[in-house]
Amino acid sequence: MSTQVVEGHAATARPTIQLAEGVHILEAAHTARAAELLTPEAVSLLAELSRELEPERRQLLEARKTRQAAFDAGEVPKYLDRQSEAVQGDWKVAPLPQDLLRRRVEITGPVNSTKMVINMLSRTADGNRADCAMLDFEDSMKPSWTNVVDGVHNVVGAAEGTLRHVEQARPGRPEKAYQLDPNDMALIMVRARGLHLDESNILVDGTPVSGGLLDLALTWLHAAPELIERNKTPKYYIPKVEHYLEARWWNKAFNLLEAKLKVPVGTLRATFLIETLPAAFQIEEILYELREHAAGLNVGRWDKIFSDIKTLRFHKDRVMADRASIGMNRPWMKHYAMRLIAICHNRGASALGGMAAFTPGRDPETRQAQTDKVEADKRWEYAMGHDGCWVSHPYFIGTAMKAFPRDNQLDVMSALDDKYPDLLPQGSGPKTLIGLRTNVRVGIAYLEGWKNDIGCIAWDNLMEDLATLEISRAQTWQWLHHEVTLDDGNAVTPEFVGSVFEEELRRIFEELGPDVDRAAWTQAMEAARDLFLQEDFQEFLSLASDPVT
Ligand SMILES: CC(=O)SCCNC(=O)CCNC(=O)[C@H](O)C(C)(C)COP(=O)(O)OP(=O)(O)OC[C@H]1O[C@@H](n2cnc3c(N)ncnc32)[C@H](O)[C@@H]1OP(=O)(O)O
Ligand SMILES: O=CC(=O)O
Ligand SMILES: [Mg+2]
Repeated sequence: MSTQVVEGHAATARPTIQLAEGVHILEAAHTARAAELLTPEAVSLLAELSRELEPERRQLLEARKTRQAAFDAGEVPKYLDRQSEAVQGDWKVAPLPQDLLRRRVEITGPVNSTKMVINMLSRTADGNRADCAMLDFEDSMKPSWTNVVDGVHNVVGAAEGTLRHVEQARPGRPEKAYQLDPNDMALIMVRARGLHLDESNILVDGTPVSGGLLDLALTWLHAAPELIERNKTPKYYIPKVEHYLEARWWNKAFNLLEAKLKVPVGTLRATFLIETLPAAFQIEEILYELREHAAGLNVGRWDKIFSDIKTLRFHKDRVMADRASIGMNRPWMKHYAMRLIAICHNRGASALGGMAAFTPGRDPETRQAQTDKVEADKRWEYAMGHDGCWVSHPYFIGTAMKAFPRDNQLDVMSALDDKYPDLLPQGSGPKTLIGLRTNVRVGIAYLEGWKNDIGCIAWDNLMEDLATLEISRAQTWQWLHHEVTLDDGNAVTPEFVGSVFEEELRRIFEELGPDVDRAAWTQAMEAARDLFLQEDFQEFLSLASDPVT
């Protein structure tokens, strides 16, 4: 054992264990389950990826800061060179393999939950099954080490078809056993963590490895050979890119992974989320960088709304209206979806729709109302030309399937007259006390889950995850910064927001009844209030040290 000073965490030297020359793991993270994954081959791949790619990752993250400083000073994101090879060249992505030609419905969920992974991959009681399951290390999962390690094990068990789980009996519900049917499973897709996240439990030459590279490396080594053996494409999702040079960086990582297993370039196929405002201006450039590995692009609407607010947070003329009022029908959102579809289909890639973030609710009336909303959303996506869509809950698979009657719509070109439409968010729309209350309630409830290691919750009949929480946080910050007066006349000041936090906590106590753990919810409220009232805007919640513990 040795001690290691982690760059950027220099104040605390923490005991580590050496895994290989220059590669250390924090002692507390060296659990038996982690050790099973950190084989000599895996450690050597992590070291190789890190040494090859980490300096450039740091530069790319610095470049984000430089661009943000320009946006803060009044610039706005713009389209790039309209004469570049990416835009004018006659190129296509590598032909899509057979098992990427039908992705009508993709269900998503946190990869660390064995039960949910099995449910995502399996047929529902009413006989529906998604085409694909996106096993998520990003928006729906808190990236604690335990969750990451459990997540990798679940991907391996899913690839092998051996994953099992027993849920203990609890009041009103008997014990329930879960297992996969290897002959009837959705296709596996893995969403790795974004470029911004370190995995600070593993250090290469004293620096934390990239969380995304760790997710890729471990799932690739431990699960991809099994998939390749069964003639299945190893499929990944990559979130939150902001620039085509970041796509180039991920593409280099894919090449290194393929070289490690000595498989041809293009064995791994990735779908990138276009879910930041800067990336929406570079869709074609991003796809061009990925053309050997691209499966498609996805309209990640929730992080996109977060990024719209965050990127232009200082722009007084673009202060965003209530989050509930920002749908795909707002001009800049519709343009971004249509542009993505047009580019993908022109270049031979799939164009995936996004998440209708509803949960089914508990009573029949709510279930019908929620189903109607999902159906309307999915029909809209199909009409726009999307090849498939996301659902957050198995209950909606059948509804979404019906909205996507064809295997794909790769032959459909979107009806976009102008190749360079206006993609800048507009500030018009309601700014209401109900909107502020929604943001505050989401903050409290989400942090209550977060402190219990949960990254996705059902709340007020909506699915709330890291992306939607960030919208609520960024919107509150923006309204505070610009001293917005709400439509009902209330001025958004720290004191006013603080009082809304207190009121909403009281309301939550009433709603949850006498058994509610008041201390835990009060702690969550305080953490959320402190987070929402921070003066300096923090780039991502997930970059902060845990705000609760
Ligand atoms: C912005 C974005 O990035 S979107 C993508 C990221 N977000 C997501 O992936 C959201 C995933 N969804 C979820 O996590 C869940 O649906 C939640 C947390 C919102 C709600 O979960 P619950 O409160 O457990 O819902 P509910 O009680 O209705 O679940 C009923 C059953 O469906 C299962 N279930 C619910 N959602 C999912 C899911 N997404 N995948 C698999 N199973 C699911 C539950 O595990 C439960 O199973 P069981 O009957 O065997 O016990
Ligand atoms: O990741 C998806 C999103 O909408 O954010
Ligand atoms: Mg997202």
